[in-house]
Amino acid sequence: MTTTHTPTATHTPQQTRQCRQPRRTAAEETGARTDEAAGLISGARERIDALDDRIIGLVQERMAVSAVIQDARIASGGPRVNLSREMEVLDHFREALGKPGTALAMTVLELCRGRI
Ligand SMILES: O=C(O)C(=O)C[C@]1(C(=O)O)C=C[C@@H](O)C=C1
Repeated sequence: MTTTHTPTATHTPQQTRQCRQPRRTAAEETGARTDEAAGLISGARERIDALDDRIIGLVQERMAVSAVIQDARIASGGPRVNLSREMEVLDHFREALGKPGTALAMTVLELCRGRI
C-alpha cells in the first residue's frame, strides 16, 4: 500500500517534493527483506544519526579550540600551522583507526586550519 501526506506551508521546497512522492515502504527505505530486519535497521539508523550529531558537535568544538591555538601563535608572530604537531595528530588517528584514520585526520585538520 502506498500513502502520501499533505504538503504544508511550513515545509521547505525539498520537503514539499518529498511529500508529493508516495511514501517508501520499510523494505525500500532500508533494503531489508523482513519487517524484523527493517525495524532493527531503522532503530540503528536513529542511533547513527544521534552519533553523527555528536561527532559533528565534537568537530565544531575541536575547530574552536584549534582556532584559539592558531590565533595565539599568529598574535605572537608565529605561523598558522605547526607541521610537527600535525604529524602527531595524524599518527594518533592512524594508530587508532588504521590507514583510513590518516585520511580522516587530514580532513579534520583541514576543517580546523583551512587548506595549506
Ligand atoms: O596544535 C596546534 O599547534 C594547532 O595549531 C592545532 C592544529 C590542530 O587542529 O590540531 C591546527 C593547526 C596546526 O598546524 C597543528 C595542529
